[in-house]
Amino acid sequence: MIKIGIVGGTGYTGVELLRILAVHPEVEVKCITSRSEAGMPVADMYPNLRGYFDLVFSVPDPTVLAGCDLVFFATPHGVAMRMIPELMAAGVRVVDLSADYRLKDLDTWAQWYGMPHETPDWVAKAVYGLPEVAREEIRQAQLVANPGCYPTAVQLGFLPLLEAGLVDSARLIADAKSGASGAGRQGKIGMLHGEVGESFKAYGASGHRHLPEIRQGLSAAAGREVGITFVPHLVPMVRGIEATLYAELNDVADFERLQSLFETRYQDEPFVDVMPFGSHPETRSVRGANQCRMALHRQEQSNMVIVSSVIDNLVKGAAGQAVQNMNIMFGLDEAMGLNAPALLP
Ligand SMILES: NC(=O)C1=CN([C@@H]2O[C@H](COP(=O)(O)OP(=O)(O)OC[C@H]3O[C@@H](n4cnc5c(N)ncnc54)[C@H](OP(=O)(O)O)[C@@H]3O)[C@@H](O)[C@H]2O)C=CC1
Ligand SMILES: CC(=O)N[C@@H](CCC(=O)OP(=O)(O)O)C(=O)O
Repeated sequence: MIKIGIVGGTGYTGVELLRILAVHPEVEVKCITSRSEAGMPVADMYPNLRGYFDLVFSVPDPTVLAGCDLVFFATPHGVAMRMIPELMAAGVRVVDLSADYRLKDLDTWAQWYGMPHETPDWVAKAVYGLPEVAREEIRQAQLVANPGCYPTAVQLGFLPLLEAGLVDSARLIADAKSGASGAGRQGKIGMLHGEVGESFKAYGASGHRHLPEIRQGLSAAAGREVGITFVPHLVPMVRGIEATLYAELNDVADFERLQSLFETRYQDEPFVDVMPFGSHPETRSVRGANQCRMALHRQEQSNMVIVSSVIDNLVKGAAGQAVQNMNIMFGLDEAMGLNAPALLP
């Protein structure tokens, strides 16, 4: 059994990790941390886990974490990087759900996250954990930077177009919408039901911290620096991201082969579903599931490709993808513990 530690167990992604690992046959969760709820049984806080775990939240203890085979960080930005040197030295493998190791450029990271990076060496060694792009590197990695939620939906939707060089990579547009769980569990006035319900707004239109992450991944796929406009929106639902992506085809004749291009690109991917041309993927079709569903569209008299890509931000956008990465790192079946279909309705 793989011994697991989770730092940040009371947050939305921490409890989602527990929900997935509860039925994973190859792991044993040894410790789960919370500074504010230390001493509380996990099942008292999360009754959906009654009968699955006999664990109590504890304060993060580097010695206990160093005894694990793999530690998930489900903490705010800036926490993992302070514990990484000790865990790496102890030979522990880590999947970090925060953004501490996602950006390779240290100045860009400092600019968006408002602090200098404390472990630049490990930034260079960390592997960006999008399995559909970096499966072989993930297998070998000691430290995996789990992608952000919006970056997962946006990158998967654009990748086939950029890898094949079929679109104008200087003028991509990603119009993305997220449910409120994307903002985490801490109380914030803007996330109250009374503020989010019956309303719909854009935010971060002049710049969001996921922009450099998306740009980094898509530029690697395109083989050149891409230009992208990314605008996130907050919608009155709990889980889910829908990203509507726009790109201009260089040659309109290529429309004929786009569907087969996407189907071929993702044919061996267990967690990407290319739906029939013209479909409209819904967030509820991936709720609770480690899936990205996408579909292509063309409007009359237009050379714009439209891709609609949906994920559950807490699953393929966070905890599910983190477990997928763990499975790859330990040579397990990549889909182990991740096969449950979405909850519908
Ligand atoms: N929500 C989402 O959809 C997604 C989130 N992410 C990222 O995953 C990470 C976790 O997100 P989420 O679960 O939403 O966050 P939450 O705010 O819901 O939870 C954060 C957790 O971290 C713990 N924590 C906070 N500060 C510290 C600290 N200094 N040291 C140790 N533990 C700490 C908290 O417990 P306590 O304070 O009691 O210790 C809590 O358990 C974030 O970096 C987020 O950006 C990534 C993709 C999607
Ligand atoms: C709705 C909402 O507020 N979403 C969050 C999503 C960010 C997130 O989850 O953060 P990382 O993926 O970078 O860790 C936001 O826009 O800040």
